[in-house]
Formats: sequence, structure tokens, C-alpha cells
Amino acid sequence: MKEIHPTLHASPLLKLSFPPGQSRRMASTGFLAQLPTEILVIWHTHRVPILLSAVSLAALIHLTIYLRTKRSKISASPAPSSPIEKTEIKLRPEWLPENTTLVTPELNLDNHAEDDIVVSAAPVVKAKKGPKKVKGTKKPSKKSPASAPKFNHTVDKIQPVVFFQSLAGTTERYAAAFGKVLTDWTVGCDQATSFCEPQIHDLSYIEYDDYFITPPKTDQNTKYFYVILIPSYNIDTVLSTFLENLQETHNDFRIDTSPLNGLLGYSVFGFGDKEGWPTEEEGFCSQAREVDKWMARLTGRKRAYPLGMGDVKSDAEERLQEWRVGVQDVLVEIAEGRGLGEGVPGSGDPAESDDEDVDAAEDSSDSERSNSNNARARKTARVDEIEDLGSMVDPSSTDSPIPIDFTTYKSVSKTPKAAPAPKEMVPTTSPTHAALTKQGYTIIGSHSGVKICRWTKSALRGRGSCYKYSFYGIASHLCMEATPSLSCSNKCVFCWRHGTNPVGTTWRWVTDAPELIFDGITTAHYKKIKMLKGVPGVRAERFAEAMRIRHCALSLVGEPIFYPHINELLTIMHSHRISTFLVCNAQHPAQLASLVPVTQLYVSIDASNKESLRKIDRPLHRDFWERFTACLDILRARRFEQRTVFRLTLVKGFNMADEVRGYADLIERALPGFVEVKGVTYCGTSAAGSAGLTMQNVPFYEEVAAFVSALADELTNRGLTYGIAAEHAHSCCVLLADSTRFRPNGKWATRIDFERFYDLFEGKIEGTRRDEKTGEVVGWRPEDYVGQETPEWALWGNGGFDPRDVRVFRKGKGKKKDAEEVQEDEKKEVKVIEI
Ligand SMILES: Cc1cc2nc3c(=O)[nH]c(=O)nc-3n(C[C@H](O)[C@H](O)[C@H](O)COP(=O)(O)O)c2cc1C
Ligand code: SF4
Repeated sequence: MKEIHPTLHASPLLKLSFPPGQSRRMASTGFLAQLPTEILVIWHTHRVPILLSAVSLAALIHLTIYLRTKRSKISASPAPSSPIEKTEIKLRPEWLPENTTLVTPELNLDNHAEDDIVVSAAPVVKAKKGPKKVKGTKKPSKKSPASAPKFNHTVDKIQPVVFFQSLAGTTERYAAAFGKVLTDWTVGCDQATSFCEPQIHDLSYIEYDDYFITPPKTDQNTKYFYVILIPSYNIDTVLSTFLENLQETHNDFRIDTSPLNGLLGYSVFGFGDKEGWPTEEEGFCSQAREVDKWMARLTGRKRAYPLGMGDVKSDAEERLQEWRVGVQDVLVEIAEGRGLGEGVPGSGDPAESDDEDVDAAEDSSDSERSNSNNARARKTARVDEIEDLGSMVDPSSTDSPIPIDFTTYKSVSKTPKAAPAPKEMVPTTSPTHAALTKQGYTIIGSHSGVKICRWTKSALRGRGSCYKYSFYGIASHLCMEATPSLSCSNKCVFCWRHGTNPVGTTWRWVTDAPELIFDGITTAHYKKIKMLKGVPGVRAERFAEAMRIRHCALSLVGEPIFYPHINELLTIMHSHRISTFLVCNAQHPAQLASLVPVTQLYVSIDASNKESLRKIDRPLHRDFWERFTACLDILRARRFEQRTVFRLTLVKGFNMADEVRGYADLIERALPGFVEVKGVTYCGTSAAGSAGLTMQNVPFYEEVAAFVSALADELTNRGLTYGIAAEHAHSCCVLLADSTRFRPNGKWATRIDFERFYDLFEGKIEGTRRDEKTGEVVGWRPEDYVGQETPEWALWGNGGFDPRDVRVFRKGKGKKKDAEEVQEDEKKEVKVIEI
């Protein structure tokens, strides 16, 4: 029994015994003879696990081969031009940006073992192809299908019909002129063969039923496009009858709710009088807005271009012209067979409700921060004594690309390993790509991203811009939010990126050229803006303005200065007269030191001391505090080259209590031009949850205000010249500024003269920054592009909401509530972060 094959013990079926007297040899011969039977028995008993193991093994081999092939494909990507250059800066070696695509074998011999962190450790899965472009919460009405009538541009024709209504003759005159220009245009444009001559109809002389129950039925190849020009009257007029008619048609149970679905599209322009009806709330163009709303319902979301509105006493002509150009663009698109283009759900939604279509976590736009699950154990980097970086910053070294020192600091092995081929940071097939596109990002190349922020949408609808408008004059609909690096070296607790983004301490990915990034982000931004053209409430003039980007917030997610060609990218933006607000996480002193001057340079100050910073930012760098303080010194050294800003994000329970003095120390050290203090906004992600962040950590506006007051007092007590300049209560944000620099003539002037900034950049005007020794002009100073005085409504104590915009209260949170309640609601409900 002892000699029986061990596996046979396993089976109760195999109780073998030897007859008495049978020799061991015989026994073993008999056993051998039995072996095939035994194997068969084993097979029958264990075949399921055996088969499963075999299948798993085969899958594993297949996957390994697949991944290898993939990697070699990525490594074959064309390398960009070298951003590498010997540096003059003697920064601490481990702070230098080591890896780029042109990595040499030596470069990998330094002591950055932590750099082995894998960008995306999750298995490669097949992601849905292309970004998910549509998002929102409104459900399309079952009754109102949004499909456009098929327009075959080879045989079909567009019949534009201009309707107008006029009581005192103004609209009639405009409509006649409009009709003429449109007719000339349809005859002269490249797509002339696709157009019938526009018809013009006075609504007083037509049968509504001929046009507003279904589109007129002529020949089947003629497709209608409606343009409606109307004034507004707050008294009972023929216009009221027209509106009633539209409403009745929609509600008539015998008629489909969207009987005008067969139209190619429609657009409305309203004339009103701002002298009598200054704002929309007070009735400006109220009936045009009504018509636009009912047409959206009747056509089943066919708003082809946003509602235009003009004040007959001031800008009606200009607005109408702008709107006409927009409508013509749409007609061209239709004529070329492109239909109305893509739109977000809610574009012309029949519900037309007034509530913000804010999908908080998705639309949240703050976050120059990162988050990831990928952090791995890291070896220690060299920790030298901190040097006085301020004195080492050589202004001449700001030329792009960022210089890189190839000095190595790890003992060099005799047979250096070949450098691993660089990978793409966010490959299209990666889960990260899928997650980010799902969150509304468009990924450009393999490491850049762009997203429309919630405030851009809000400004397009005349509902207010972000705090950057109140403080600096940046209208949100002219602002693009982007980043050239989706990767970051922190994992901040309040980052809302759901742990989807890559992290790392150095750049080691395939690098896209700055031109490619610029073209990609601007194209994607414009495309996203265009998708909003049918959203209810979007204003035609703002929509037209938005088609020219004027500002870029380089923050979003990730760390923009991580990108090796950041200086070229910034220069391209400035040469397009796009301002740059760049936010960095104070972890990359070398890059910060050699950055070209931007319009406004931010450093995130998430805590006032080392322990607190470790807890809140969860940095990947071991020497994070030294890096952080080095960045402060660089900021101090460069404060006369550009506007410098401290960005404090207050998180109750993390970085508020008893930290006022600590923050004051940091401000005293870096002397930024501005300090923005902002309450954190809860994004409700699991990442936030795992970091122990709840709604309890979101400070109320009064708490933020109290904190800022205490900070201002502390700074004053130290003899520092900061004062509270402005506020934007809507986004829980307050601005402190250096009064000696930004309060000329006793009035705050925190706004920026952007045109002057570009002129300085282009050398059209001379700056006033001089070399200390020679006295020669060497550049410009922030004081050279100070703009207008901060508007009264934005000053501390006045709330910060532009009275020209319409304050929209969410459903059930009407104006009747007292201010305090509203403020509370906003903070708790609008889970949005703006940068
Ligand atoms: C009695 C009256 C009521 C008006 N009500 C409004 C109004 O509620 N909202 C508005 O924006 N304009 C209002 N207006 C201004 C007209 O819309 C504006 O003058 C327009 O140009 C008139 O166009 P029409 O000359 O084509 O009739 C009103 C004007 C009058 C005389
Ligand atoms: S600054 Fe930021 S929040 Fe404001 S509009 Fe631009 S991207 Fe949006």
C-alpha cells in the first residue's frame, strides 16, 4: 500500500490491495497493467478542473502575446522633436524632468525607481470606440422624436421661409432687409443649387394651419426651414393669438405633439426694448422666447440656431446680422448633407425647463489635481539640503523647451539595460480613456484633454460666469479648459477624477507635438460649443462670440507643466491672443523655474504644513515638502514677471482649523500678487469617500469668509499689504490681493488688460521690468497689464454676481427664499468645481 502512486490515494474508488503472498514486484506489474484504467478513472473524476486549467493557460499565453505586440506598436510611434537641452539651473537633481520620448539608456539609470509606476495597471480592455459625446439628464420625449428629415443634397432643396409679425413697423422693416440679404445669399453661395428662393410671410396674413400644423406639402424634394422674426408686447395683441395657436397645436390630442418634426430646422429672432424691459426677467423679448419654446416642442427639438435677441434702441441691427450669419452657416451645413449636427440631449428639448442641466460631477471643472489607484512602492530619491532656488532662477532660461539635465545619480551598472520604449499615457484602448471620455473629456493625442466647463454653458445662456469673470474679467463662454498632461503626481482627496487618471512622478510617455495639441484642443472645444447651439436659453450673440476662444484655463486635471513642450504650447496660445491661466501643484520646481511667463500663474496651496499637505494631497514624491517650498521660492523670484496666485482650497477638518498662521507664513514667503480662497466642492466620488471626505467637509460660505477675514488680519499684523478685494459667493470664492500693486488710486484693479498682455508678448509695447544692475528693460511686469477697476458688484461685500446676468434658481428653490437659505442650497446642490 505504501508504494501506491500518491494520486491514487486521492480516489476512494482506487482502494487497491494485494492478495496474500503476491510479491511486491508482481504487485507493481499488476499495478502498471492497471494504469491506463486508473488514468481513465482519474480523467473522469477530474476532467472539469483539468479542462478549465488548460483553457486558462491558453488564454494567458494568448493575452501575453497580444500585449507584447501592442507595446511594440506603441513604441513605434514617431518621436517628437527633442525637448532636451542642457540646463543651467542647478536644481536638485531628482527634481529635474528626466524622461521624455527621446529617453537615452543612461537616463533610465538614475534613481527614480518610483518612476516605474505603470500608467494604467488595469488590464487592457476593448473600450467603446470614440468619445461619448452626448450627456445630460433630460429624457427625450417619447412623443417627439428628434430625427431630422432626411435631406439628400443631390436631389432635395431647402425652402427657407421667413415669418414676421409687426405692429408698429420696426420688425417689418428688419424682416424685409433680412429677406433681401438672405435671398441674395442663397443665390450667390456655393450651395445655391440647394436653395429655393426664400419666402417671406407676414404672420397676420397667413393661415396658421397652412404652416404650423405640418410643414406645407409641395413636392417631396422640397424641405422647409423656418425663420421667425417677432417683437414682444406685454399687452394682448395678435402675437398672443399666434402663441396661443402654437400652444393649442401642441396640446391638441388629435395632433402629434411635434407635428412640425418634418422641418429641417427653425430659428427665432426677437426684437424688444431694453429701456422699458431691461432684462429678460423683466420681460425683454418675452414673446420671442415663448415662440422659440413652442417651436422647439412642435418641431421635436429642431432649433437650428440659438434664439437671437436685439434691443431696438441699441444693438438690434448688429445682433440680427450676427444671428443671420449663424443661421446661414447652419443652412450651409444642411445643404451639404450634414444636417443639424450633433447636439446634447436637451438641445431644443420640448420640456424647455429652466433648471440647470448641471450634471455636477461631470461638469465639475476645478481640478488641477489627480487621483489614482496606481501608486506603488517607491525607492527613496536623493534628499539633499534645500537650496535657495530663488537666487538660482535664471530668467534667460525661460526659453522653451524646458531644459533637462541628464546627470545620473544612481550607481551605473556595467551593462546598462536598454530603455523601455515609451508608451502612450492614455491609449485609446485603455480603461482610462473610456472613463475620461465617459466623464465628458475629449482626449487629444495620447496625453491631453479638453472639456467644456459648467460655467461656459451657464455664460452661453446668460446665467453668469465663474468667479474669474468677477475677479479678472474672463467671460466663461470665451474660455477653454484644457490640459496637456492628464497625468499628475498627487492624489488629492478632493480630486473628482474617480481614480481614473494616470499618475507618475516623471514624464516617460510618448510625447505629442504642441501644434497637434493646440489644434486638437481648439477644434474639440469648438465642436463642443457647436453641440450646444440647440440648448434652450443659449444666446445667439454669446454663441457667436464663443466661436473665438480668448482664454485658456490650463488646469482641468493632471499637471500641465509636466508636459515637456509646455513652453511652446503656451507661446502658441499667446500668439493666437489666447490668455493663459496655468495652475500647478507645486511639485515640479524645475519646470516651474523654466516656464515662460503666463498671463496668470497659480500654485495650489492645499495645506499650510507638511503633515497636512501629506494628508490632503497624498503626493507621490517623498520630498514633496521640499519641492513645495522650493516652488514658493520660485514664485517669489518670478512675481515681477507675471501675476502670481496662491490657490487655497479649504476642506473642513483637513486644512482650515488653526492653519491661518501657517498660510500667512507661506504667503510671506512667496509674496504672491493674489490669494484666491475657495471652499472645496464635494464631488461625491468613491475616491473622495475613501479619503474620508463627506459633505461635512464642505465649508459654508460664511466659514470661508470668516477664514479669509482672519487671514487678512494676520497678514496685516505682519505688516504685509494684502486686503480682501473681491468675492464670488456663488462659487464660494474670495480674493485677497496685494494692495500696493493692485489697488492704484485707492480702488481695487484686479481685472486684466488682456490686449495689453498680448501686445507686450508681441513686443508691440515695451514692458517696464528692468535689469537690476544695468537698468535695461528686460521684459514686462504684471503692473503693465493691469485692467479696469474691479466692478462694484464684485467687490468684497457685494456678492460678485454680475447684475446683467440672470440668476437662475433651481426648481423649488425660488427667489422667495431668503438669501441665507439660497446660499446653503447652492453650496449643497451644485456640486461643481470651477478652476
Ligand atoms: C405697449 C408696448 C408693450 C411692449 N412690451 C414689450 C415687452 O414686454 N418686452 C419687450 O422687450 N419689448 C416690449 N415692447 C417694445 C417693442 O417690442 C418694440 O418696440 C418693438 O420694436 C416693436 O416692434 P414692431 O414695431 O415691429 O411692432 C413693447 C412696446 C409697446 C408699445
Ligand atoms: S476659468 Fe475655469 S470655471 Fe471659469 S470658465 Fe474657464 S474653465 Fe470654466
